[in-house]
Amino acid sequence: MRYLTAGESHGPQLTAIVEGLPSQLPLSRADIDPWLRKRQGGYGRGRRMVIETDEAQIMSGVRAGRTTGAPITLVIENRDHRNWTEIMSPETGGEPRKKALTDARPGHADLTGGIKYRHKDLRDVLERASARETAARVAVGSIALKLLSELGVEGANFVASLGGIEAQEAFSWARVQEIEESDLRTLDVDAAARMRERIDQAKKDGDTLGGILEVRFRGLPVGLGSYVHWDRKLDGRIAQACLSVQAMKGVEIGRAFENAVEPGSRVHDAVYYREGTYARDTNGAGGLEAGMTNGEELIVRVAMKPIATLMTPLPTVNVVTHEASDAARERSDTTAVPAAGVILQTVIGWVLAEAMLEKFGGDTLPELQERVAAARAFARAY
Ligand SMILES: Cc1cc2nc3c(=O)[nH]c(=O)nc-3n(C[C@H](O)[C@H](O)[C@H](O)COP(=O)(O)O)c2cc1C
Ligand SMILES: C=C(O[C@@H]1CC(C(=O)O)=C[C@@H](OP(=O)(O)O)[C@H]1O)C(=O)O
Repeated sequence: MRYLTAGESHGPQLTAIVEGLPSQLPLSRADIDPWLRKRQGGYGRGRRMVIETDEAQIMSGVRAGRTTGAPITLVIENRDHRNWTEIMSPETGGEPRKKALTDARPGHADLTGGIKYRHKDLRDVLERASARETAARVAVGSIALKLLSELGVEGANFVASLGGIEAQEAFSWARVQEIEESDLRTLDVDAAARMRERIDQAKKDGDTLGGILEVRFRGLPVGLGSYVHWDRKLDGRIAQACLSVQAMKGVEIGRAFENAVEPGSRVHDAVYYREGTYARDTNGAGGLEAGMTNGEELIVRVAMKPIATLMTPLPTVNVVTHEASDAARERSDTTAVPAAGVILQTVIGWVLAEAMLEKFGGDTLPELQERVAAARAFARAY
């Protein structure tokens, strides 16, 4: 499977082409749009999310509610584009353009991207560096999640901490709906209230906040990924997918950083054979051993840095005059931590779906389902 996305943050649309999915997968906009809506949510986002109502148009590869096996094209309109038509026009004229950005924002792509691609209007950098692009990735990843659900795999994501406030309430699969209903994607109502206050304060101060997200998947068959080559190790591939999301700076499989200070006897998961299957009572490995799924729940934690654009700006340099200045202030999110969990679940879902197809092949969903069921039976009896 592979996909490409294209589109600028304030251009007319985002486009994605997805290739390699099996045919006969039931698929409609109802499988994609709820993920786009979730990605737009969360306390602390800026006014852009009021302008956009993201929806994916399926332009190819699906007919009568099922994938045909042909490439799938998805289009998501940028409603804000109507306010940017001249600024974003591909035609010449109107230079220098309105909304040119020359005061590089520390922490964003501006300065390094400008040097690399030789732009002096840093808008040419930020338009594609922007996390607007994640709308396309979430649409693509939601198709992967649909495929996984047809194979008995289920995922969830939640905010583990935001702005230094930790959610204490333990995650529970039975309470996923409550996470969906929380504007901070957490089960801890008390922590959510304190997070809201901290976001309000950060906004007043012209500051921004980061946090830690947790993504889980259950129902994964044993043996996705492989130990035989560096680029087939699933832990590495999951980490790459997570770190490729804007502002994600650290990945942890299971409780990796806590495990690092414990002796092995308290970290590794003893194995038993009970009721006709292999079993572990603990999951310190977070579902991965030697780059392969081991059949336990996959647990991935990801650190997101605070948003780079500060309304109380940091010192920077104007890239045209080389004079000291304040970093540019663009309309911006105070935090996007809750949205990030949604993005991470979909990008990890893509990696898992890809690993499923690698192991089990299959041009059609029924073939894939038969093979996954056979592999599950084999792993139990092995
Ligand atoms: C959902 C989401 C929303 C974001 N919103 C903003 C924003 O409003 N302003 C901003 O400066 N950065 C925002 N970012 C982060 C930047 O896109 C990111 O920091 C920048 O592209 C530089 O890349 P890096 O942080 O991965 O190094 C957002 C990231 C995500 C995931
Ligand atoms: C547009 C989205 O996020 C944007 C990501 C972003 C950035 O710099 O990454 C900057 C902001 O863009 P704008 O200045 O247009 O408000 C966010 O709103 C989105 O998530 O759909």
